[in-house]
Amino acid sequence: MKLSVLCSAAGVSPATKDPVDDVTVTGFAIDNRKVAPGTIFGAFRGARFNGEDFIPAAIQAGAVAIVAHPDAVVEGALHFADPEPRRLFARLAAPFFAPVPETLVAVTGTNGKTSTVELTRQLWRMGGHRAASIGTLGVTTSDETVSTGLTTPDIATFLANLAGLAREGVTHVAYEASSHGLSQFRIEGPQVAAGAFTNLSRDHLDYHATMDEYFAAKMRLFDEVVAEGGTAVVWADDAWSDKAMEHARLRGLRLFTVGEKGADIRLVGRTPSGLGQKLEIEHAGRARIIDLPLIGAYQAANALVAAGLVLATGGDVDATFDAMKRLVTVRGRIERAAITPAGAPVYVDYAHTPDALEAAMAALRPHVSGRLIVVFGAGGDRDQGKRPEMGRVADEGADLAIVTDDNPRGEDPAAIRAMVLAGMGPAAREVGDRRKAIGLAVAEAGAGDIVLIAGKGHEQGQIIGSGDNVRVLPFDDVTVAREMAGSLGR
Ligand SMILES: CC(=O)N[C@H]1[C@@H](OP(=O)(O)OP(=O)(O)OC[C@H]2O[C@@H](n3ccc(=O)[nH]c3=O)[C@H](O)[C@@H]2O)O[C@H](CO)[C@@H](O)[C@@H]1O[C@H](C)C(=O)N[C@@H](C)C(=O)N[C@H](CCC(=O)O)C(=O)O
Ligand SMILES: Nc1ncnc2c1ncn2[C@@H]1O[C@H](COP(=O)(O)OP(=O)(O)OP(=O)(O)O)[C@@H](O)[C@H]1O
Ligand SMILES: N[C@H](CCC[C@H](N)C(=O)O)C(=O)O
Ligand SMILES: [Mg+2]
Repeated sequence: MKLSVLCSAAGVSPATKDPVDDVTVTGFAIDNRKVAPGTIFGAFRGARFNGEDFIPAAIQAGAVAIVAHPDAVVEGALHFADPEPRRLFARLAAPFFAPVPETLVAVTGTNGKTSTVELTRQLWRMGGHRAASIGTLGVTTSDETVSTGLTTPDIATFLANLAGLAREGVTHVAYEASSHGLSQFRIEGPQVAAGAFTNLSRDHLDYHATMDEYFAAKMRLFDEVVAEGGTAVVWADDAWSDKAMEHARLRGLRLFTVGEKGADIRLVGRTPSGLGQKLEIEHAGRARIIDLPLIGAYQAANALVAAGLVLATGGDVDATFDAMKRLVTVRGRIERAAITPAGAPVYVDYAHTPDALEAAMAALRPHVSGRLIVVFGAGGDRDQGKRPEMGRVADEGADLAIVTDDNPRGEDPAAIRAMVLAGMGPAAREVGDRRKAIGLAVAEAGAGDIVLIAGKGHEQGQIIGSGDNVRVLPFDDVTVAREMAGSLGR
């Protein structure tokens, strides 16, 4: 694509007074090692590196233009300058990757993003659309899931994924907008029809200085990313919901609220049943009953927000609510992994924050007649303050809590466990080896008990070490739970 075409589509021009050769742009990269002749290179100041240091190498490799801070030194290529170069890069790259699927929605919040985008995808599919979701689980279509590594990959990968989905005929995409992704402008450019806010609670305070700053990062979704005239779907029952609605109102977005306090989908009642729950809701003045085949208040919340996104983007009301009874479990979210020889079900859940752990235990509690046994840990090189909080929540909510390792990364696993245990009473157990911890829980479980293995969900490995010394040891909670339950049965 010609640079002049890109520039006029994006409404930007390079910082040069000289006439510019109308070069052909062949691609976009934010890593100089991915630059090929004709690439536009985004040079960003990051946490570990200053991308500007790689400008000469990028030009050497054939970059025709550099998007960077006005102070950056660019010699031998055009300089697109902006104090927020990541934003400018997204704007410039978007027309290059067009067309993208016509209906895009994005979900933010501390917990529930992956679940909500995946449930939205399922509802769209049942509504007859070719739909996909992008997030922690990867890029998911009806045919397959392709992992990307990060929840919101870099902007060039994100836009390339969208363009690829459009080529496959996908028309509807729901994607996760993590606070990292939002604050690094990794997920924007195309028109986003609706955004959703699920909740806010403690996480990532290693990256964001305060909860207010963390919230502000998330609110870029309503402040800037959702298109003019788009819809904000807000879970209304969270402590931060009113503030989220305020952002949507200030921006002039159409507001669609969901929950017990919701005005558009009002949750009137919720009754757990054997393998799911009965939801009583009100929408547009009409009462409805939904038999949701997923357990727990948190899954009801995510499913209703997903329905809100589908309705906000033109979904048929009766068909959408009807489809909710055919939703299937999201991988690693209250996923039933095994039944122990004593008859106790073992669930795997991705809870890795205090609030999520509380929600996951609350989901299972109505189904427990004996003890709730919880195995969990906290990740290394991540927010340390959440560790004792997670310990406290598990101590209060579980009948037996076993603290184990969950991706120690560059930290000493014993030190991480000690920080978790600092929030717990003397009854807490500590078994560092995750396989042994799961084995202990499975062996302890009697009839009427339930085992919850929290923290890793769908993850396929235990991350040990960091930098050049990082190793990922294959580990899947679901598989290990089955092996442990099976070995006891023999
Ligand atoms: C803290 C964080 O989010 N870091 C991400 C971010 O790094 P950064 O911008 O600070 O980049 P940097 O590594 O300092 O490098 C600066 C620039 O130099 C470039 N570079 C660097 C080296 C080189 O040789 N050549 C080169 O061009 C880099 O591409 C980058 O543009 O951009 C990088 C490139 O896309 C990511 O790899 C990196 O993810 C790291 C690995 C990471 O662990 N991120 C996690 C925390 C994350 O983003 N998680 C969220 C989920 C959170 C949640 O909701 O729970 C996610 O969305 O996945
Ligand atoms: N609406 C919710 N309210 C409270 N807890 C939730 C909610 N949704 C999910 N959770 C908890 O959070 C865990 C992670 O859920 P999910 O993967 O959907 O969230 P996420 O926002 O994508 O997380 P991440 O930021 O790690 O990508 C679940 O396994 C569950 O324990
Ligand atoms: N997106 C989350 C995933 C955490 C998963 C948990 N298993 C851990 O490693 O802490 C993060 O990067 O903080
Ligand atoms: Mg996620």
